[in-house]
Amino acid sequence: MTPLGRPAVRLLGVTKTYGAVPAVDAVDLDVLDGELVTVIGPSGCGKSTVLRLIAGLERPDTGAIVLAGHEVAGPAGFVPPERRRVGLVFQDHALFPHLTVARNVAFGLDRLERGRRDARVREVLGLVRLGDLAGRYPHELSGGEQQRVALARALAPEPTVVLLDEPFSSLDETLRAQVRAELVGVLRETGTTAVLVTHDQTEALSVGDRVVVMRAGRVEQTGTPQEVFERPASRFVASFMGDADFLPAHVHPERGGALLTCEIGIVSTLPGWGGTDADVEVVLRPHEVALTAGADHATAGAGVVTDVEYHGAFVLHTVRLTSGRTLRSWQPHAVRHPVGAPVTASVVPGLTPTLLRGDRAVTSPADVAGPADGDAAPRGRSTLRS
Ligand SMILES: Nc1ncnc2c1ncn2[C@@H]1O[C@H](COP(=O)(O)OP(=O)(O)OP(=O)(O)O)[C@@H](O)[C@H]1O
Repeated sequence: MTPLGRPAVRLLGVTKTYGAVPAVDAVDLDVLDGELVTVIGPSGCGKSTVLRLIAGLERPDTGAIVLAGHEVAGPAGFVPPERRRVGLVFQDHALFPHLTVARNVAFGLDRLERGRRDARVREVLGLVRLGDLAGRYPHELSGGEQQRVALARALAPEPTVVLLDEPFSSLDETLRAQVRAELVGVLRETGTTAVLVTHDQTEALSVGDRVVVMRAGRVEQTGTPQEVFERPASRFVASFMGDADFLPAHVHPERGGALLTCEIGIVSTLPGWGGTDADVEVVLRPHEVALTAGADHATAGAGVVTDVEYHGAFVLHTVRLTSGRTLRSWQPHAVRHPVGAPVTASVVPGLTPTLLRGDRAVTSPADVAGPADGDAAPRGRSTLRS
């Protein structure tokens, strides 16, 4: 473990370019000791490259990487992967097929004398509850068991950090949830620092202490799961981290404050926005939109149901509003408005809305004072710090 307060992993302005386009572009990252950070973003955004850089499987073009206080890549030189104390767990398990479970786990422990090595193998196999299968070969194990062996092997040398690249994506849906719970349980139990790459939004939110959302080699936002879901920093994060619809909205000065309205009516008051008069957009997630049967086209929120998607416990309704814009709404199992039915949409009470100007979220009147930023606006240096 690293001394308290010091990050276990640190990336400082790291860039890695293949050909002309940076796969990782000026990324800063601090992963604190014992923290589990999830990294998510569209295919090709640089997630795996971040892991490969930390592991030492790639060299950064610029910037520095520090593990447990020691620079492993940067101006001071380059420490090869085998000397970095980094554990790796990949999607395909990457176990040695000709070695038993115990010998797979012992593989990285060749510097320990036999007695200590055997004891450590027993200890980590116990942690992943595979003590009874130590003599089996990988092909005699289920996919979930193989992934637990891969984690045991990664943990055995007591690494500074364990890097997991889409570790559950080769498992089927049911098994995935179970193996994920088991692996994350072991990481928590052992206080292991870990960085987990995933393309699954639910996984990123449910597993991470912090979530890093990447886009085109850069960090779009980093924060707690609640922050990236409930306070997205941009249009991209809002729509990538869950379903989101966007409606034009207006901030009105109100006596003693400000009121946010949109086509489906009043969204909320905006404490601290007193006297502001501005056009914005509001982000509405389907669980934030209520529906009532019937529509009067003279009132806010009138629309017609255009699609009903049954998901079991909840039913997703798509509604076309009078303006032609569409909005989605989760309704409980028992509520079903048929396609073609007139409905009135409104915002659920108590919402603290996310507002956008251009592609960036705005959080104060000062943010709406100037012209709206578009995608063309220069983005700041990427940062993964909270
Ligand atoms: N060895 C390589 N040579 C050339 N280009 C590469 C190499 N590795 C990655 N890239 C490119 O770098 C970019 C980032 O790749 P990376 O694998 O890090 O993305 P990712 O976010 O992990 O994607 P995915 O979710 O599809 O696995 C992509 O455009 C990819 O094509």
